[in-house]
Amino acid sequence: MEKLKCLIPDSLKRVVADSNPNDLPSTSSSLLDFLHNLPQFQQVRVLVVASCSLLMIRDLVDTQAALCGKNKEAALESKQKGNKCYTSGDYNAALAHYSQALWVAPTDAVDTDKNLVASLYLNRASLFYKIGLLKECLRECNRALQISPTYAKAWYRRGKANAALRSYKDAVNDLNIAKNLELSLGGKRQIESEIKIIEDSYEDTSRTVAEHKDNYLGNFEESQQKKLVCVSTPDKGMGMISQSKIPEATLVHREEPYAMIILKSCRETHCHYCLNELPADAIPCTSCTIPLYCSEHCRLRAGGEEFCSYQKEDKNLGGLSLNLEEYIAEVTVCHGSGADAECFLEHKHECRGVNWPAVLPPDVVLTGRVLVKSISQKRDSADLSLLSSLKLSHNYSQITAESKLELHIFAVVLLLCLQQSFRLELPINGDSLSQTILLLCKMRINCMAIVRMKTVDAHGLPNWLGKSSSIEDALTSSVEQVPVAQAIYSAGSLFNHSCKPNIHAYFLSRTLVIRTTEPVAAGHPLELSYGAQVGQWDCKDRLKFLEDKYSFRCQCRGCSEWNLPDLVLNAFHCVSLNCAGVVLDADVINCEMHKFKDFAGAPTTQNVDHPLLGDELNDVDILNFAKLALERGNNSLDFHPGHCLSCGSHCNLEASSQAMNKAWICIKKLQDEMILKEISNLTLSNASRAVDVLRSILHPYSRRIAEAEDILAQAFCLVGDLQSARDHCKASIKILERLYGRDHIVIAYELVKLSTIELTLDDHASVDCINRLNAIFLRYFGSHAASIFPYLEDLKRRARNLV
Ligand SMILES: C[S@@+](CC[C@H](N)C(=O)[O-])C[C@H]1O[C@@H](n2cnc3c(N)ncnc32)[C@H](O)[C@@H]1O
Repeated sequence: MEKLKCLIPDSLKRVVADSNPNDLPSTSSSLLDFLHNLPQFQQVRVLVVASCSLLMIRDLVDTQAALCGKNKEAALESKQKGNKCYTSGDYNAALAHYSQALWVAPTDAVDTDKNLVASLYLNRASLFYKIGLLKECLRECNRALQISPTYAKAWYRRGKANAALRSYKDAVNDLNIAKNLELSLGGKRQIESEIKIIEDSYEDTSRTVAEHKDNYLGNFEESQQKKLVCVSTPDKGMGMISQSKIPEATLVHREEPYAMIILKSCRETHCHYCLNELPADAIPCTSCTIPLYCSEHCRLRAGGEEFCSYQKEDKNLGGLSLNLEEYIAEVTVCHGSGADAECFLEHKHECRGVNWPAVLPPDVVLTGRVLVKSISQKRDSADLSLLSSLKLSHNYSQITAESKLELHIFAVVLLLCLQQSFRLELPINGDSLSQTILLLCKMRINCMAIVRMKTVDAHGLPNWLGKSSSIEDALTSSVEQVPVAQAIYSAGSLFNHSCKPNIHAYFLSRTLVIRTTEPVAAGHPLELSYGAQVGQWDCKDRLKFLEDKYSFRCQCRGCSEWNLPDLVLNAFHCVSLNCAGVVLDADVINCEMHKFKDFAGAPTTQNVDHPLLGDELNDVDILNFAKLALERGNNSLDFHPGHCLSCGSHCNLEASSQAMNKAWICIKKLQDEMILKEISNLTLSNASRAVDVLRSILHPYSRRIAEAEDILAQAFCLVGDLQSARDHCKASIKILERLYGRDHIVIAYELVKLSTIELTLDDHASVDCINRLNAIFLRYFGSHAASIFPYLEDLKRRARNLV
């Protein structure tokens, strides 16, 4: 990208920098004309730097080079390595090699007498059988048989797996087919004796032939009850409101993405369609080496091909009973299809071994998906606008000159890639480029990050090699939301942001689900958090985050009215003995003064969200003192940096900041040792003293103290001092409750840690703790709580045992 930018003359750069949405047809066609006149461009050899590598458009779209295509030699090499590891008992490495081989193996390749892909599935099946993963083994046999229905070894392995799974009837059927296909007399006899043992000794208990688990759709028994409408708002553009009064915890919206793309960091760990974590028997795309899927179902829905090669008249299967023939047809049929006519096959147009979908940034590839989908939908409609089905806003006029140039270049590159690798029926001219530039721009501000709960993976899913997560992990891992994909939702992307949201969005695989977190009056806006919340950062940090990431200045109630967390989160302690007043630095004061001037957001006791907890500090007093200080005059010392808002005492902020930074170094050192799992007593006691120092310098509701307490809690867990861990965890929660409110989801995540510690200590307080966190989870996730966070059920079971 940088090289290409350098080739563009300054005059053209200036035109692009000054452009607005109306000029785009002309600026983009000027860029196109310039590129057409570049000798490199005429040969379709435009230099593009993406992902730090120098590539040419030709390389991006060349199906002959097929940089992301299949490669039989590489597959055979990996297969051999896998066999070696298998023989030496290194099953982990063997699985990695077999999976790598499958990833690159051409689907139509023939390896002497057996299809290479089928044999690789069988190798993985044997490996899974060996390590006791019988269901995975069965699935792999089915895959091998769908490709090669006369594969005797696959029927044999399937029979063994079914016998181990106590599906004896199926096992006998499988082994009978294997016997029929087996060429050697000795082999036939051996299988016959195995069949006899099963027939004589066992009774059938289960059946697994047609197993297909639709594991991407969540549990949707709950019906969506409330009607929402999109309206125009005075300060935030379009936004969603409710037509009627809605109680808290109500499911108000659910939606499949218009288009979605997995993040680069998750390409090898999560299914490219449903976004669930990949199982040990993950399967690749049939035509390229980019996506991996958890099942055939997902592969087909994303645009992959089915293998179904069973023909009834297959000669090798002659002489079988009618029952067995039906059985073969049943086993080898593809159960995965679910791709109906309306389903857009989002990967299909990218899937020819070309590497632009892997190399270009995900938001550019996502824009390609949106374009192709819109064009395929437009074929049946008379609407001339390219993106009639997506009503999204953009912020082209507000973005930097640099970003404008980047969008121009990416638009040209994307259309060229689509045209050359997919034969897109779209002329590349000023009009199409201008729409693509705006679409890219819309993607950047309207995309939602699909997140998954990290601990779902740590605690909720079985670990395929049998390693269970340790108690240490359970005690110390935070419940984190990990972004896995970017998606655009036609209605979901219209919800505006609030730093004090009244709805909560989460994802079941790729489905967006939205639920109210407080009662909402009819006609009131429904707003979610784009990542910044009151209690998490103070107002200036939230404004900066939203401006940097989404290029808008937040107008929400959290940023226009005074609230307690914004005053105390980064505040210092008053120097006077027994005064619990708030001391602010210049940045916070400036931001709070702005609220007052711009929005008349003077503090009122109504702004105190959290009821008094009856301890030493009074939230209403803090706000009232701030209000009084403000009213006594903007220029008085009362509302000046370093002066206590309650008693006016002066604090040397510079000295306090230095002392705070020094204390924080000890906490950081502890964190470093925690990562290495080598915590020395000295570091731990220094960090404990550092927390005391922080308590003496910072306001008791300071977020820094909460963080330090949390780190200490984790460190004490790691060294096995659970009593101390519990005390620090409680101290951290106490502060967070004042910043977020007692029923916020952040508190539930902290209660997960506290209850795990309490359960380990056989402390009966854990029962109340778990009841509380269960209530919060139900409020935020309703009936989906257990599937989003399976560890919850584990905690509840352990609490029941304790009682
Ligand atoms: C995902 S869109 C939401 C729908 C948008 N309002 C529209 O008209 O299409 C995000 C954009 O909405 C506006 N917006 C959302 N929340 C806002 C807020 N709290 N304050 C100001 N503008 C906001 C900003 O322009 C932002 O770039």
